[in-house]
Amino acid sequence: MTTENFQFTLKKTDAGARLGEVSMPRGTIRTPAFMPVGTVGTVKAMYLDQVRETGADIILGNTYHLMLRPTAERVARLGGLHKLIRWEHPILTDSGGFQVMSLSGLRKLDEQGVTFKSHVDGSLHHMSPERSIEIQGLLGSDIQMQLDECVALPAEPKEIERAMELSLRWAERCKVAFGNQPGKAMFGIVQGGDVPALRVRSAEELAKLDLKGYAVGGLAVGEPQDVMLKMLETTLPVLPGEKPRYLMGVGTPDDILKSVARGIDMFDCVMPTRSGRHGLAFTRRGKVNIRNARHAEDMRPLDEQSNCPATRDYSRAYLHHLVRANEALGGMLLSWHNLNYYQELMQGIRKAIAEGRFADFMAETIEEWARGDL
Ligand SMILES: Nc1nc2c(CCNCC3CCCC3)c3[nH]c(NCCc4ccccc4)nc3cc2c(=O)[nH]1
Repeated sequence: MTTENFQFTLKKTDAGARLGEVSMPRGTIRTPAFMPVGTVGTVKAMYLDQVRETGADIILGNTYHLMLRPTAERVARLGGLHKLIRWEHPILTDSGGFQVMSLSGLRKLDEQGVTFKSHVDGSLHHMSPERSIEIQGLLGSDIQMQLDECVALPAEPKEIERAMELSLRWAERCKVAFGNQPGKAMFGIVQGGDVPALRVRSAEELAKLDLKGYAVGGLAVGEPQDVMLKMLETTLPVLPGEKPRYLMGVGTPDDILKSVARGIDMFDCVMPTRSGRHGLAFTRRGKVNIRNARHAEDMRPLDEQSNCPATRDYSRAYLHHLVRANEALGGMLLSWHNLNYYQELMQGIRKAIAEGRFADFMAETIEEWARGDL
């Protein structure tokens, strides 16, 4: 069902886990949702028809890369990102700040925004909160993220506080710049590092802005899993329950299960595609490093029970050979398999919540991983 507005419906809760739907003009996102990362206008090594077939309702675009090449203005002239990459379902774009910190030679960060050198051609760029929202608008993004400052952990509490307060001021400027775009949304991003009091203040102030959704940022940046989960337990109760919550950059299947249990609705991570390209397969029995010699003559597929061709039809011996030979098809098949595995996990999570048995599903799934590969 398409709607002219952005609408989140909470359908069921099971302990802390939530089953929901985000309805937008371009389609509906079933939550809890995993959002594959499309970096430079493509989910690497995949056709977007395959990405859709695995069950993805939404993908991520990469503001930082696209603003440098082919530039947001060119994407707009070409009809927007959806038309250019042939993906007519929702697209979420990050604001680019995180990618600047991690990818480019950051030159300056001040009240106005970030100044950085392009890792493509060394040209100088300045990105303010307003420019980030303008770029995401030119791309045609359906869910746009505020510009924020994410601090790597461990960090001094004073530094974490400074970045959190800056991000709050940038959230207000992004809200003004975004204006009123029916059918689209701008999400705020909670910061505050591993300091509970700062997390609470960030979430409280963002909640006052009455945004359409809230991301939890500043995590999966080097902290142990238990610290990440503790920050979720601190932050989520302060956010409005009727709005979607998006945990940025997370994560492994184990991270996802434990974060769903605490009330997260949306996830994104490069893990399934990046590790697939490096020969790592996620399975119901844990991770399989297909480069390992033990697979060299194993004619079994990764999982004959799957409905995904990459998982059901290709032998481990062939995948082993392709990855060892560094053949493109190896990364293609493992990316396809891993994305399908992640979507099967999300489907299992949604079904378990619907049936009121999420706690059992989580325990059984984690236990099966621990049993190790067949
Ligand atoms: N704006 C913003 N973005 C963050 C991101 C990027 C999320 N993916 C964006 C996509 C859009 C385009 C590219 C990515 C994060 N990613 C991670 N961890 C990734 C950890 C990881 C690293 C490598 C492999 C696997 C996991 N923490 C994040 C925190 C923030 C944050 O506070 N603010």
